[in-house]
Amino acid sequence: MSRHKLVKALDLDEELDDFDGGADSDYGEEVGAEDKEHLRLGTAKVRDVLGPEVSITDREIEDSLWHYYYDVDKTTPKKARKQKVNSDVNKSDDFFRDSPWLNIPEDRRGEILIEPLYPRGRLMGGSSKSDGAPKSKLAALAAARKKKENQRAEDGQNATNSVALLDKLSGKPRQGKPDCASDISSPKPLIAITEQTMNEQPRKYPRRKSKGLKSPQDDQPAKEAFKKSDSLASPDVDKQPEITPAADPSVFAQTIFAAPAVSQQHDLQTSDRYVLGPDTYAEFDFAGPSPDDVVTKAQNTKRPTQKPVKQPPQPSSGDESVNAIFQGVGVVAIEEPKVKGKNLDVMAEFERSKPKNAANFVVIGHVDAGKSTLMGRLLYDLKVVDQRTLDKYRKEAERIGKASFALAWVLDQGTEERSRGVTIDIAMNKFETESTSFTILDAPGHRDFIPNMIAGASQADFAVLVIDASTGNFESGLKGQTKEHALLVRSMGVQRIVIAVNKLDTIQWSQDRFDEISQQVSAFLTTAGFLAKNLALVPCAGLTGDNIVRKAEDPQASWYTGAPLISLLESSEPVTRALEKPLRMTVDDIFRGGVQNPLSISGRLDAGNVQIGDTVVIMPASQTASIKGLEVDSEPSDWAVAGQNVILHLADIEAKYLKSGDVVCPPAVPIQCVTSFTVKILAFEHITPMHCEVHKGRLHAPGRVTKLVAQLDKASGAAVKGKKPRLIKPGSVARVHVEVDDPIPLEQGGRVILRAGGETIGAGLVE
Ligand SMILES: Nc1nc2c(ncn2[C@@H]2O[C@H](COP(=O)(O)OP(=O)(O)OP(=O)(O)O)[C@@H](O)[C@H]2O)c(=O)[nH]1
Repeated sequence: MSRHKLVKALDLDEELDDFDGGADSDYGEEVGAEDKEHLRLGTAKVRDVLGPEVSITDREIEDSLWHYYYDVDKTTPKKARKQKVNSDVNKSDDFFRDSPWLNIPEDRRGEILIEPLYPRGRLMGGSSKSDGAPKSKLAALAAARKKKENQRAEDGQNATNSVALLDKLSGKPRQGKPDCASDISSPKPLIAITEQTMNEQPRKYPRRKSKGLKSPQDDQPAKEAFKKSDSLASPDVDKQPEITPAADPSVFAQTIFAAPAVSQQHDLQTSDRYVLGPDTYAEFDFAGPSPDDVVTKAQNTKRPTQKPVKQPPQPSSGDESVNAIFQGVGVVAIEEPKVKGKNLDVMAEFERSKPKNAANFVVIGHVDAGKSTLMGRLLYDLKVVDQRTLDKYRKEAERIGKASFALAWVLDQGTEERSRGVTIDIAMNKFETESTSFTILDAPGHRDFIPNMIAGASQADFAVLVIDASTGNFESGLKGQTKEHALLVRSMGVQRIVIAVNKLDTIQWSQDRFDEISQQVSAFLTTAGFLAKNLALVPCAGLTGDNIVRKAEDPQASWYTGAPLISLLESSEPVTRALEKPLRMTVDDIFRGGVQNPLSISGRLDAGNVQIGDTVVIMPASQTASIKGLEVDSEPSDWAVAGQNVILHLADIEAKYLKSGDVVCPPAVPIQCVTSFTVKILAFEHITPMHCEVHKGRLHAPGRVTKLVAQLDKASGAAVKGKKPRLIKPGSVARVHVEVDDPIPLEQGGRVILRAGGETIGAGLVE
C-alpha cells in the first residue's frame, strides 16, 4: 500500500487521483506508440512462452506486462486498481493452475520482502550510505578520510608493485622487510626467513627516530630515508619509490632476542633483528627450573620457620637471568626485625618478685540472679569503679528504663547486653585486696550462652555461685542454670565454691529462708562432688551492698555474724601453679590492627612460663611465632608464669593461623592434636552413640560419641561388670569414645564438655 493512502484523513485523495493520472484514464490511452509496440511484442512473446494450452486473453497479458514493467502503484488509476483487485485474485488462481504443488517454475516465483519493524540501525556518523539515508557531517568526514586512506593504500601498493617489478627486471633479489601479502599467501617459518636473509648481502637501513636509540651519525641518512619513505604515501608514483624501513624491535622483542648494546644497534642489519639463534639470545635451559619455579621454591624454603631467608637458595641452572631473579628476590625480601629476648631465668625472676596470691573466679548462677550487680557493687565498694562512672551509668540506664541495672553495667559493657539487660559473654575485671590479686570472670546466666560460660569456667580457680533468694526464684533457678552451672564447673576441675544467697533485701532478710536455701544447695553440691569443707555461704544483697565488702547495715540482717563476701574470697587457698611443666596457654581472644603490636593474643597461662624473644608454636596450625611483647594483667612485663592472665604480642606469624581455643606451646614440646579420644564422663542427659559438640575452653569442635565403652562405679571409678551399655543415664559416670572432624589440641587430663541440641549432655576428663 502506498504511503499516500495512509494519509486519507487529510482528504488528499482527489489530489492523488490527479497525480495518478485521473480517475478515468487508462494506460492504453496514455502510452505512446513505442510503448504500445513494446506491449504488442511482449504479449506475443508471453503467449509464445505460455503455449496454446494456457487460456489467457491478450488484455490479461498486457495488464500483467503493464504491472511488471511499469510502476503500477504510480501509474495505474486508483479506481482501475480497485476494480482490478478481485479479478487479480481470481487470475492468480489461473496463473498457478497448471503448476504442480511445491514445484513452481522458476520464472513464476516471486520474492517476499518483509519490511523491518524499525529503521535499520547504522553506525554513528552514518557509515553506510547504501540505504540512501542522509549523511551527517561526521559521517561525511569519516568517509572522506576513508577514501583518502584507500587512495594512499592503493598508491602504496602500486609503488611496492613497481619496486617488485623493477627488482624482477634487474634480477636483484628483494631485501628488507618481507612483503606482507606474500607472507600471508605463503606463510613460512620465521627461522626460514632468517636463514634466507642471513645469506643475503648485508644492507644498512636507516632508523626511525627513537628515544634513547638515536645516534648523531644516523640522523642524516635517517632524514633522507624518511623523506623518501614519505614519498611512498604520496600519490605521485613517478618518483623513485623507496622501501619502507624496517620498524624498530619493540622493548619486548629486544628483551626476548637479547638485542646487542644500544651503541651497536645503530649498525643493526635487518637479518640481525630477526635472527633467532644462539648468537643473539641467551639460550634458555628448559630442563632446569623456570624463574617462577625458582621463586616458588625460595618461598617454600622460607615457610616452615617463617623466618626471613638470609641466603636465597641458588638455582641449579647457570642461567644468568634466573640468577638475577634470585638476587632480586633477596633484595626485596622484607627483613623482619629479629625479636631480641633478655634470656631471663624466669623462675628466678618470679621468686624475686614475691608475687601476691592470684586467683581467677567465675561468677555463675541462674539468669537474673544478680551476678553482674553483685560484682559491680564489689568493684564500686573497692573503689575500682569511681562514683562519677557509676553516676553516668545510672543516668544512661534510667534513660532507657533500666535504672536497676546501673551496677550491672560496670561489667556488662556491650550495647546489646545493656539494652537487653542480660550478660552475653564473659566479662573480665580485676581487683586487688591486701593479700590477693583477683580476676572476675562474670559468666552469662542465660542458657543460650552456656558455651561462653564454659570458656570462663575453664580459666577459673574457684567459683562464686549467686542464688536469687526471692520467693519462687530460688526454686526455678535450682531447676535451671544454678544446677547446670554448678555441675559444669565441678566437671571442669573447680573444687571450691562460694555461695552468695542474694537479694535478701526482697525477703526482709529472712533467716529461715536463708537456712532453707543453704541446706538444699549444700546437699546438691556435695552430691555433685564438692567437699563440704570447700563450700562457703553468705547472705547478701548486691543492690544495697550489704555483706559484700562491708557487713550488712540493715537491722533485719543482724542475725548473720559471719564474714562478708570479700573475706570469703580472700580465704581461698593459694592456687598451685604448674610452673615446672611445659608452656601451655589456651588462646582466649585475638586482637589485630594495633600500630605497635599488629597481632596479639590473650589468655591464661595454664602451665610453664614465657618471656619476650621466645619462639612458640601455635597448635593445631603448627605455626611458629615470636613473642615480641608481653603484658601481665594489662601491665608490660618481660615474662609471665602459669596462673597469670597475659597478652602476648606476636611477630613472624599471620593472623589466619590463630583462633580462639588454640594452644600456645614450646616448639620442643607441642601439645598433641587428636581426632579421637576416650573420656571419663559424668552424664547430664541420656547419652547414646550420637552427634555432639566438644567444648574445651573457647574451643568448640563438631564430633560424635562413637562408642559407649563402659559404665563406671561412681565411688571407685571401676568399670561395672556386665554387658556394654547401650545408654548412659543422667547422673551416671561412664567411659565413652569420642571422635571429632578436625584435629584438636588435647592431652591426657584435659577437661571437655559434650553438648548436643543446646543442652550439656556430659562433662569429663580425657583419659
Ligand atoms: N532487690 C534486689 N534486686 C537485685 C539485687 N541484685 C540484683 N538485683 C536486680 O536483679 C536484676 C538482674 O540483675 P543482674 O545483675 O543483671 O543479673 P545477672 O545474674 O547478672 O543476669 P545475667 O548475667 O543476665 O544472667 C536487676 O534488675 C538487678 O537490679 C539485690 O540484691 N536486690
